[in-house]
Amino acid sequence: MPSPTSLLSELAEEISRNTSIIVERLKSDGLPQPSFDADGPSHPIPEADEELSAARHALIEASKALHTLAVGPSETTRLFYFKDIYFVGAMQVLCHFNVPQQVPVSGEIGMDELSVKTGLDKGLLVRFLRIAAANYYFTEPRRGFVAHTAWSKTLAIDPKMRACVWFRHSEMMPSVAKLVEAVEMQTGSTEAAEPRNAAFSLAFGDSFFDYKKKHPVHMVKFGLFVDAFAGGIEADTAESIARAYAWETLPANSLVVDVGGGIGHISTAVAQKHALLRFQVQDFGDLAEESSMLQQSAGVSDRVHFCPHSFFEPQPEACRKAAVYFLRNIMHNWPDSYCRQILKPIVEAMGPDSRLLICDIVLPEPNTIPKTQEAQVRALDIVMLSMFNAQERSYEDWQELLTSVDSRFKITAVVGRPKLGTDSLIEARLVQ
Ligand SMILES: C[S@@+](CC[C@H](N)C(=O)[O-])C[C@H]1O[C@@H](n2cnc3c(N)ncnc32)[C@H](O)[C@@H]1O
Repeated sequence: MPSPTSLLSELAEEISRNTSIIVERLKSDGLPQPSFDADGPSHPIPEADEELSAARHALIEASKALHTLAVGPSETTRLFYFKDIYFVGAMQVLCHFNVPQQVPVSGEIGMDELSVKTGLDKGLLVRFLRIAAANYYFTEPRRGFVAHTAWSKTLAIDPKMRACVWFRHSEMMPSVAKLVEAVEMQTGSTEAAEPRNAAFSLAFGDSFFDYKKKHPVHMVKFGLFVDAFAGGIEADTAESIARAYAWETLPANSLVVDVGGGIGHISTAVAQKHALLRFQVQDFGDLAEESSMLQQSAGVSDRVHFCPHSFFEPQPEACRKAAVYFLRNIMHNWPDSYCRQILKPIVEAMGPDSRLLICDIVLPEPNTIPKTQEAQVRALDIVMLSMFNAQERSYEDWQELLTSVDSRFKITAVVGRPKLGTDSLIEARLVQ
Protein backbone atom coordinates (compact mmCIF):
# COMPACT_ATOMS: atom_id res chain seq x y z
CA MET A 1 0.00 0.00 0.00
CA PRO A 2 1.67 3.27 -1.05
CA SER A 3 2.01 6.01 1.56
CA PRO A 4 -0.50 8.88 1.26
CA THR A 5 2.29 11.20 0.06
CA SER A 6 3.22 8.96 -2.84
CA LEU A 7 -0.43 8.41 -3.64
CA LEU A 8 -0.86 12.17 -3.99
CA SER A 9 2.10 12.29 -6.40
CA GLU A 10 0.87 9.29 -8.35
CA LEU A 11 -2.54 10.88 -8.76
CA ALA A 12 -1.00 14.22 -9.76
CA GLU A 13 1.05 12.43 -12.43
CA GLU A 14 -2.04 10.59 -13.67
CA ILE A 15 -3.85 13.92 -13.89
CA SER A 16 -0.96 15.53 -15.72
CA ARG A 17 -0.62 12.65 -18.20
CA ASN A 18 -4.32 12.56 -19.08
CA THR A 19 -4.58 16.35 -19.21
CA SER A 20 -1.80 16.40 -21.81
CA ILE A 21 -3.55 13.75 -23.92
CA ILE A 22 -6.78 15.78 -23.88
CA VAL A 23 -5.20 19.20 -24.48
CA GLU A 24 -3.02 17.97 -27.34
CA ARG A 25 -5.80 16.00 -29.07
CA LEU A 26 -8.29 18.88 -28.82
CA LYS A 27 -5.60 21.18 -30.26
CA SER A 28 -4.74 18.85 -33.14
CA ASP A 29 -8.44 18.26 -33.91
CA GLY A 30 -9.08 22.03 -33.90
CA LEU A 31 -11.58 21.71 -31.04
CA PRO A 32 -12.03 24.34 -28.31
CA GLN A 33 -10.43 23.71 -24.92
CA PRO A 34 -12.74 23.32 -21.87
CA SER A 35 -13.49 26.74 -20.42
CA PHE A 36 -15.76 28.38 -17.86
CA ASP A 37 -16.55 31.21 -20.32
CA ALA A 38 -20.15 31.43 -21.49
CA ASP A 39 -19.08 30.59 -25.03
CA GLY A 40 -17.08 27.56 -23.85
CA PRO A 41 -18.17 24.16 -25.23
CA SER A 42 -20.95 22.32 -23.35
CA HIS A 43 -19.45 18.87 -24.19
CA PRO A 44 -15.77 19.80 -24.42
CA ILE A 45 -14.30 16.28 -24.50
CA PRO A 46 -16.04 14.05 -27.07
CA GLU A 47 -17.17 10.75 -25.52
CA ALA A 48 -17.43 9.05 -28.89
CA ASP A 49 -13.64 9.21 -29.31
CA GLU A 50 -12.21 6.22 -27.43
CA GLU A 51 -8.83 7.77 -26.58
CA LEU A 52 -10.33 11.05 -25.41
CA SER A 53 -13.10 9.33 -23.47
CA ALA A 54 -10.61 7.07 -21.65
CA ALA A 55 -8.39 10.06 -20.80
CA ARG A 56 -11.39 12.06 -19.61
CA HIS A 57 -12.61 9.28 -17.31
CA ALA A 58 -9.11 8.72 -15.93
CA LEU A 59 -8.84 12.48 -15.29
CA ILE A 60 -12.21 12.61 -13.52
CA GLU A 61 -11.29 9.59 -11.40
CA ALA A 62 -7.82 10.78 -10.42
CA SER A 63 -8.85 14.39 -9.74
CA LYS A 64 -11.75 13.24 -7.54
CA ALA A 65 -9.39 10.99 -5.56
CA LEU A 66 -6.80 13.78 -5.32
CA HIS A 67 -9.44 16.26 -4.14
CA THR A 68 -10.76 13.79 -1.56
CA LEU A 69 -7.25 13.12 -0.22
CA ALA A 70 -6.43 16.83 -0.09
CA VAL A 71 -9.60 17.67 1.86
CA GLY A 72 -8.97 14.76 4.21
CA PRO A 73 -11.29 12.51 6.23
CA SER A 74 -12.13 14.89 9.05
CA GLU A 75 -13.03 17.90 6.92
CA THR A 76 -14.94 15.75 4.44
CA THR A 77 -17.15 14.42 7.24
CA ARG A 78 -17.42 17.69 9.16
CA LEU A 79 -18.64 19.49 6.03
CA PHE A 80 -20.52 16.48 4.70
CA TYR A 81 -22.38 17.74 1.61
CA PHE A 82 -23.08 20.95 3.55
CA LYS A 83 -22.30 23.26 0.64
CA ASP A 84 -24.04 21.08 -1.92
CA ILE A 85 -27.43 20.94 -0.18
CA TYR A 86 -27.73 24.74 -0.05
CA PHE A 87 -26.29 25.07 -3.54
CA VAL A 88 -29.13 22.85 -4.84
CA GLY A 89 -31.69 24.98 -2.97
CA ALA A 90 -30.22 28.21 -4.33
CA MET A 91 -30.18 26.86 -7.89
CA GLN A 92 -33.84 25.84 -7.69
CA VAL A 93 -34.80 29.33 -6.43
CA LEU A 94 -32.90 30.87 -9.35
CA CYS A 95 -34.54 28.51 -11.86
CA HIS A 96 -37.98 29.02 -10.29
CA PHE A 97 -37.63 32.78 -10.87
CA ASN A 98 -36.36 32.21 -14.45
CA VAL A 99 -33.05 33.88 -13.62
CA PRO A 100 -30.95 31.79 -16.08
CA GLN A 101 -33.18 32.81 -19.01
CA GLN A 102 -33.07 36.51 -18.05
CA VAL A 103 -29.28 36.71 -18.00
CA PRO A 104 -28.11 37.40 -21.59
CA VAL A 105 -26.26 34.43 -23.12
CA SER A 106 -23.42 36.79 -23.94
CA GLY A 107 -22.66 40.01 -22.10
CA GLU A 108 -23.85 40.98 -18.63
CA ILE A 109 -26.84 42.41 -16.80
CA GLY A 110 -27.05 44.56 -13.67
CA MET A 111 -28.46 42.90 -10.54
CA ASP A 112 -31.04 45.74 -10.22
CA GLU A 113 -32.40 45.14 -13.70
CA LEU A 114 -32.32 41.36 -13.21
CA SER A 115 -34.29 41.73 -9.98
CA VAL A 116 -36.99 43.75 -11.77
CA LYS A 117 -37.13 41.31 -14.71
CA THR A 118 -37.44 38.19 -12.53
CA GLY A 119 -39.46 39.58 -9.61
CA LEU A 120 -36.90 38.14 -7.17
CA ASP A 121 -35.98 40.52 -4.33
CA LYS A 122 -32.58 42.03 -5.13
CA GLY A 123 -30.99 41.15 -1.78
CA LEU A 124 -32.01 37.50 -2.14
CA LEU A 125 -31.07 37.43 -5.82
CA VAL A 126 -27.53 38.56 -5.01
CA ARG A 127 -27.15 35.97 -2.23
CA PHE A 128 -28.38 33.10 -4.39
CA LEU A 129 -26.32 34.20 -7.39
CA ARG A 130 -23.16 34.40 -5.31
CA ILE A 131 -23.42 30.85 -3.97
CA ALA A 132 -24.14 29.72 -7.54
CA ALA A 133 -21.10 31.64 -8.83
CA ALA A 134 -18.92 30.02 -6.18
CA ASN A 135 -19.96 26.72 -7.81
CA TYR A 136 -19.16 27.88 -11.40
CA TYR A 137 -22.78 28.76 -12.29
CA PHE A 138 -22.89 32.46 -13.28
CA THR A 139 -20.07 34.91 -12.73
CA GLU A 140 -19.89 38.45 -11.35
CA PRO A 141 -17.52 40.09 -13.88
CA ARG A 142 -17.76 43.36 -11.95
CA ARG A 143 -19.53 44.18 -8.74
CA GLY A 144 -23.33 44.25 -9.12
CA PHE A 145 -23.34 42.67 -12.59
CA VAL A 146 -23.87 39.07 -13.59
CA ALA A 147 -22.98 37.04 -16.67
CA HIS A 148 -23.25 33.39 -17.67
CA THR A 149 -20.57 30.76 -17.47
CA ALA A 150 -20.81 27.79 -19.85
CA TRP A 151 -22.40 25.95 -16.91
CA SER A 152 -25.23 28.40 -16.16
CA LYS A 153 -25.77 28.88 -19.91
CA THR A 154 -26.95 25.24 -20.14
CA LEU A 155 -29.84 26.26 -17.85
CA ALA A 156 -30.64 29.37 -19.91
CA ILE A 157 -30.99 27.54 -23.20
CA ASP A 158 -32.38 24.12 -22.27
CA PRO A 159 -35.57 23.44 -20.26
CA LYS A 160 -34.39 19.81 -19.81
CA MET A 161 -31.41 21.07 -17.81
CA ARG A 162 -33.68 23.18 -15.60
CA ALA A 163 -35.82 20.05 -15.08
CA CYS A 164 -32.69 18.30 -13.71
CA VAL A 165 -32.30 20.98 -11.02
CA TRP A 166 -36.05 20.89 -10.32
CA PHE A 167 -36.13 17.08 -9.95
CA ARG A 168 -33.12 16.98 -7.57
CA HIS A 169 -34.57 19.72 -5.42
CA SER A 170 -38.30 19.13 -5.55
CA GLU A 171 -38.65 15.34 -5.66
CA MET A 172 -35.34 13.69 -4.79
CA MET A 173 -34.45 15.79 -1.74
CA PRO A 174 -37.86 15.46 -0.01
CA SER A 175 -37.75 11.69 -0.70
CA VAL A 176 -34.22 11.28 0.66
CA ALA A 177 -35.36 13.08 3.84
CA LYS A 178 -37.87 10.22 4.38
CA LEU A 179 -35.45 7.38 3.67
CA VAL A 180 -34.78 6.43 7.29
CA GLU A 181 -38.52 6.36 8.05
CA ALA A 182 -39.18 4.18 4.99
CA VAL A 183 -36.36 1.76 5.81
CA GLU A 184 -37.53 1.52 9.44
CA MET A 185 -41.04 0.67 8.22
CA GLN A 186 -39.67 -2.04 5.96
CA THR A 187 -37.45 -3.62 8.55
CA GLY A 188 -38.96 -7.04 9.25
CA SER A 189 -42.08 -6.35 7.17
CA THR A 190 -42.61 -7.62 3.62
CA GLU A 191 -45.88 -5.67 3.33
CA ALA A 192 -44.06 -2.36 3.89
CA ALA A 193 -41.68 -2.98 0.97
CA GLU A 194 -44.41 -1.82 -1.42
CA PRO A 195 -44.07 1.11 -3.87
CA ARG A 196 -46.75 2.96 -1.88
CA ASN A 197 -44.50 2.86 1.22
CA ALA A 198 -41.35 4.12 -0.50
CA ALA A 199 -39.69 7.25 0.88
CA PHE A 200 -41.19 9.23 -2.03
CA SER A 201 -44.69 8.13 -1.02
CA LEU A 202 -44.08 9.09 2.61
CA ALA A 203 -42.99 12.55 1.42
CA PHE A 204 -45.74 13.10 -1.17
CA GLY A 205 -48.64 10.97 0.13
CA ASP A 206 -48.89 8.97 -3.10
CA SER A 207 -46.83 6.48 -5.08
CA PHE A 208 -44.48 7.95 -7.69
CA PHE A 209 -46.54 7.44 -10.86
CA ASP A 210 -49.95 7.99 -9.19
CA TYR A 211 -48.64 11.33 -7.93
CA LYS A 212 -47.42 12.18 -11.43
CA LYS A 213 -50.80 11.32 -12.94
CA LYS A 214 -52.51 13.69 -10.48
CA HIS A 215 -49.94 16.44 -11.05
CA PRO A 216 -49.39 16.74 -14.81
CA VAL A 217 -46.79 19.51 -14.37
CA HIS A 218 -44.64 17.08 -12.39
CA MET A 219 -45.16 14.46 -15.11
CA VAL A 220 -43.98 16.86 -17.82
CA LYS A 221 -40.94 18.01 -15.81
CA PHE A 222 -40.08 14.41 -14.94
CA GLY A 223 -40.21 13.55 -18.66
CA LEU A 224 -37.81 16.40 -19.42
CA PHE A 225 -35.51 15.28 -16.60
CA VAL A 226 -35.45 11.65 -17.83
CA ASP A 227 -34.69 12.86 -21.34
CA ALA A 228 -31.78 14.98 -20.15
CA PHE A 229 -30.45 12.38 -17.72
CA ALA A 230 -30.36 9.38 -20.03
CA GLY A 231 -30.00 11.37 -23.25
CA GLY A 232 -27.00 13.21 -21.83
CA ILE A 233 -24.99 10.02 -21.61
CA GLU A 234 -23.85 9.79 -25.20
CA ALA A 235 -23.68 6.00 -25.06
CA ASP A 236 -27.24 5.71 -23.65
CA THR A 237 -29.19 7.71 -26.22
CA ALA A 238 -31.99 6.20 -28.29
CA GLU A 239 -29.61 6.21 -31.26
CA SER A 240 -27.06 4.16 -29.29
CA ILE A 241 -29.72 1.58 -28.45
CA ALA A 242 -30.65 1.49 -32.15
CA ARG A 243 -26.97 0.76 -32.93
CA ALA A 244 -26.03 -1.47 -29.98
CA TYR A 245 -28.40 -4.39 -30.53
CA ALA A 246 -28.47 -6.68 -33.59
CA TRP A 247 -31.95 -5.47 -34.63
CA GLU A 248 -30.99 -6.19 -38.24
CA THR A 249 -30.93 -9.95 -37.53
CA LEU A 250 -34.69 -9.96 -36.85
CA PRO A 251 -36.76 -11.24 -39.79
CA ALA A 252 -38.42 -8.59 -41.98
CA ASN A 253 -41.76 -7.32 -40.64
CA SER A 254 -40.92 -8.46 -37.08
CA LEU A 255 -42.95 -6.85 -34.31
CA VAL A 256 -41.24 -5.14 -31.38
CA VAL A 257 -43.49 -4.43 -28.38
CA ASP A 258 -42.11 -1.47 -26.41
CA VAL A 259 -43.63 -2.18 -22.98
CA GLY A 260 -43.99 1.01 -20.89
CA GLY A 261 -42.38 2.77 -23.84
CA GLY A 262 -43.45 6.31 -22.89
CA ILE A 263 -44.14 8.25 -26.08
CA GLY A 264 -41.97 5.75 -27.97
CA HIS A 265 -38.80 7.74 -28.49
CA ILE A 266 -36.65 4.60 -28.42
CA SER A 267 -38.91 2.70 -30.83
CA THR A 268 -38.85 5.74 -33.11
CA ALA A 269 -35.06 5.83 -33.18
CA VAL A 270 -34.82 2.07 -33.82
CA ALA A 271 -37.54 2.30 -36.52
CA GLN A 272 -35.65 5.08 -38.29
CA LYS A 273 -32.55 2.92 -38.47
CA HIS A 274 -34.27 -0.42 -39.18
CA ALA A 275 -36.87 0.08 -41.89
CA LEU A 276 -38.18 -3.52 -41.86
CA LEU A 277 -39.37 -3.60 -38.23
CA ARG A 278 -42.82 -2.73 -36.79
CA PHE A 279 -43.41 -1.37 -33.28
CA GLN A 280 -46.26 -1.25 -30.77
CA VAL A 281 -45.55 1.27 -27.99
CA GLN A 282 -47.55 0.51 -24.85
CA ASP A 283 -48.06 3.06 -22.06
CA PHE A 284 -50.77 5.15 -20.39
CA GLY A 285 -53.38 6.47 -22.84
CA ASP A 286 -52.71 10.13 -22.06
CA LEU A 287 -49.37 9.84 -23.92
CA ALA A 288 -51.12 8.78 -27.17
CA GLU A 289 -51.33 12.22 -28.75
CA GLU A 290 -47.73 13.20 -28.03
CA SER A 291 -46.59 9.78 -29.22
CA SER A 292 -48.47 10.10 -32.50
CA MET A 293 -46.99 13.59 -33.05
CA LEU A 294 -43.50 12.16 -32.51
CA GLN A 295 -44.05 9.27 -34.96
CA GLN A 296 -45.43 11.64 -37.59
CA SER A 297 -42.62 14.16 -37.31
CA ALA A 298 -40.09 11.29 -37.45
CA GLY A 299 -41.77 9.82 -40.54
CA VAL A 300 -42.38 6.40 -38.98
CA SER A 301 -46.12 6.56 -38.20
CA ASP A 302 -46.81 3.69 -40.63
CA ARG A 303 -44.64 1.32 -38.55
CA VAL A 304 -44.75 2.68 -34.98
CA HIS A 305 -48.14 2.66 -33.28
CA PHE A 306 -49.12 3.68 -29.77
CA CYS A 307 -51.38 1.31 -27.87
CA PRO A 308 -52.77 2.33 -24.45
CA HIS A 309 -52.01 -0.66 -22.24
CA SER A 310 -51.14 -1.39 -18.63
CA PHE A 311 -48.23 -3.80 -18.39
CA PHE A 312 -49.97 -5.63 -15.54
CA GLU A 313 -52.71 -6.77 -17.96
CA PRO A 314 -52.57 -9.66 -20.49
CA GLN A 315 -50.97 -8.64 -23.79
CA PRO A 316 -53.55 -7.69 -26.45
CA GLU A 317 -54.05 -10.17 -29.31
CA ALA A 318 -52.13 -7.93 -31.79
CA CYS A 319 -49.05 -8.05 -29.54
CA ARG A 320 -48.86 -11.81 -28.98
CA LYS A 321 -45.91 -13.82 -30.35
CA ALA A 322 -43.96 -10.62 -31.06
CA ALA A 323 -40.30 -10.97 -32.02
CA VAL A 324 -39.19 -8.75 -29.13
CA TYR A 325 -40.70 -7.55 -25.87
CA PHE A 326 -38.60 -4.53 -25.03
CA LEU A 327 -38.62 -2.97 -21.55
CA ARG A 328 -36.37 0.03 -21.08
CA ASN A 329 -36.00 1.45 -17.58
CA ILE A 330 -39.15 -0.31 -16.41
CA MET A 331 -38.00 -3.13 -14.17
CA HIS A 332 -35.72 -0.95 -12.05
CA ASN A 333 -38.83 1.05 -11.03
CA TRP A 334 -40.47 -1.98 -9.41
CA PRO A 335 -39.73 -4.44 -6.58
CA ASP A 336 -39.29 -8.09 -7.60
CA SER A 337 -42.87 -9.10 -6.78
CA TYR A 338 -44.20 -6.45 -9.21
CA CYS A 339 -41.59 -7.28 -11.85
CA ARG A 340 -42.93 -10.83 -11.78
CA GLN A 341 -46.46 -9.46 -12.35
CA ILE A 342 -45.15 -7.40 -15.32
CA LEU A 343 -43.25 -10.33 -16.82
CA LYS A 344 -46.02 -12.97 -16.47
CA PRO A 345 -48.32 -11.55 -19.21
CA ILE A 346 -45.26 -11.18 -21.44
CA VAL A 347 -44.25 -14.82 -20.92
CA GLU A 348 -47.83 -15.87 -21.69
CA ALA A 349 -47.67 -13.91 -24.96
CA MET A 350 -44.18 -15.04 -26.02
CA GLY A 351 -43.88 -17.46 -28.92
CA PRO A 352 -41.01 -19.94 -29.35
CA ASP A 353 -38.90 -17.32 -31.18
CA SER A 354 -39.76 -14.33 -29.00
CA ARG A 355 -37.04 -12.54 -27.09
CA LEU A 356 -37.31 -10.48 -23.97
CA LEU A 357 -35.02 -7.47 -24.18
CA ILE A 358 -34.51 -5.52 -20.95
CA CYS A 359 -32.58 -2.28 -21.00
CA ASP A 360 -31.45 -1.42 -17.49
CA ILE A 361 -28.33 -1.33 -15.37
CA VAL A 362 -26.41 -4.54 -14.66
CA LEU A 363 -24.77 -3.69 -11.35
CA PRO A 364 -21.04 -4.49 -11.39
CA GLU A 365 -19.20 -6.55 -8.80
CA PRO A 366 -17.88 -4.15 -6.13
CA ASN A 367 -14.55 -2.45 -7.01
CA THR A 368 -14.49 -3.65 -10.62
CA ILE A 369 -15.17 -0.26 -12.25
CA PRO A 370 -13.78 3.20 -11.47
CA LYS A 371 -15.13 4.64 -8.20
CA THR A 372 -16.86 7.65 -9.81
CA GLN A 373 -18.77 5.31 -12.15
CA GLU A 374 -19.56 2.90 -9.32
CA ALA A 375 -20.79 5.79 -7.13
CA GLN A 376 -23.17 6.73 -9.97
CA VAL A 377 -24.78 3.28 -10.31
CA ARG A 378 -24.90 2.73 -6.54
CA ALA A 379 -26.66 6.13 -6.22
CA LEU A 380 -29.15 5.09 -8.91
CA ASP A 381 -29.84 1.93 -6.89
CA ILE A 382 -30.73 4.08 -3.84
CA VAL A 383 -32.78 6.43 -6.06
CA MET A 384 -34.88 3.39 -7.04
CA LEU A 385 -35.23 2.42 -3.38
CA SER A 386 -36.31 5.87 -2.27
CA MET A 387 -38.66 6.56 -5.19
CA PHE A 388 -40.25 3.12 -5.69
CA ASN A 389 -38.97 0.66 -3.08
CA ALA A 390 -37.29 -0.87 -6.10
CA GLN A 391 -33.67 -1.54 -7.07
CA GLU A 392 -30.99 -1.79 -9.70
CA ARG A 393 -29.91 -5.42 -10.27
CA SER A 394 -26.74 -7.43 -10.75
CA TYR A 395 -26.43 -10.19 -13.39
CA GLU A 396 -27.31 -12.77 -10.71
CA ASP A 397 -30.32 -10.70 -9.61
CA TRP A 398 -31.58 -10.58 -13.22
CA GLN A 399 -31.07 -14.31 -13.68
CA GLU A 400 -32.85 -15.10 -10.41
CA LEU A 401 -35.74 -12.75 -11.19
CA LEU A 402 -36.29 -14.19 -14.66
CA THR A 403 -36.14 -17.83 -13.62
CA SER A 404 -38.51 -17.10 -10.72
CA VAL A 405 -41.08 -16.11 -13.39
CA ASP A 406 -40.36 -19.05 -15.70
CA SER A 407 -37.64 -21.63 -15.21
CA ARG A 408 -37.15 -21.76 -19.02
CA PHE A 409 -35.76 -18.21 -19.08
CA LYS A 410 -32.12 -18.08 -20.10
CA ILE A 411 -30.08 -14.90 -20.52
CA THR A 412 -28.69 -15.26 -24.06
CA ALA A 413 -26.78 -11.98 -24.43
CA VAL A 414 -25.79 -8.89 -22.51
CA VAL A 415 -24.67 -5.78 -24.41
CA GLY A 416 -23.02 -3.15 -22.22
CA ARG A 417 -19.99 -0.88 -22.42
CA PRO A 418 -18.61 0.42 -24.71
CA LYS A 419 -21.65 0.08 -27.01
CA LEU A 420 -23.86 1.44 -24.21
CA GLY A 421 -23.03 3.59 -21.20
CA THR A 422 -24.74 3.12 -17.84
CA ASP A 423 -27.43 0.74 -19.09
CA SER A 424 -27.06 -2.69 -20.66
CA LEU A 425 -29.31 -4.67 -22.99
CA ILE A 426 -30.17 -8.03 -21.44
CA GLU A 427 -31.58 -10.49 -23.95
CA ALA A 428 -33.43 -13.54 -22.60
CA ARG A 429 -35.32 -16.36 -24.29
CA LEU A 430 -37.51 -19.23 -23.19
CA VAL A 431 -35.34 -22.27 -23.73
CA GLN A 432 -36.91 -25.75 -23.41
C1 LIG B 1 -38.87 5.41 -16.49
S1 LIG B 1 -40.13 5.52 -17.68
C2 LIG B 1 -39.42 4.64 -19.05
C3 LIG B 1 -40.07 5.01 -20.33
C4 LIG B 1 -39.40 4.43 -21.58
N1 LIG B 1 -39.38 2.98 -21.57
C5 LIG B 1 -38.00 4.98 -21.73
O1 LIG B 1 -37.06 4.20 -21.67
O2 LIG B 1 -37.85 6.18 -21.90
C6 LIG B 1 -41.34 4.35 -17.07
C7 LIG B 1 -42.57 4.29 -17.95
O3 LIG B 1 -43.46 3.31 -17.40
C8 LIG B 1 -44.78 3.78 -17.63
N2 LIG B 1 -45.70 3.05 -16.76
C9 LIG B 1 -45.83 3.12 -15.40
N3 LIG B 1 -46.80 2.27 -15.00
C10 LIG B 1 -47.28 1.66 -16.12
C11 LIG B 1 -48.28 0.67 -16.34
N4 LIG B 1 -48.96 0.13 -15.34
N5 LIG B 1 -48.48 0.27 -17.61
C12 LIG B 1 -47.78 0.79 -18.65
N6 LIG B 1 -46.82 1.73 -18.50
C13 LIG B 1 -46.58 2.16 -17.24
C14 LIG B 1 -44.67 5.27 -17.34
O4 LIG B 1 -45.75 6.00 -17.86
C15 LIG B 1 -43.34 5.60 -18.00
O5 LIG B 1 -43.52 5.97 -19.34
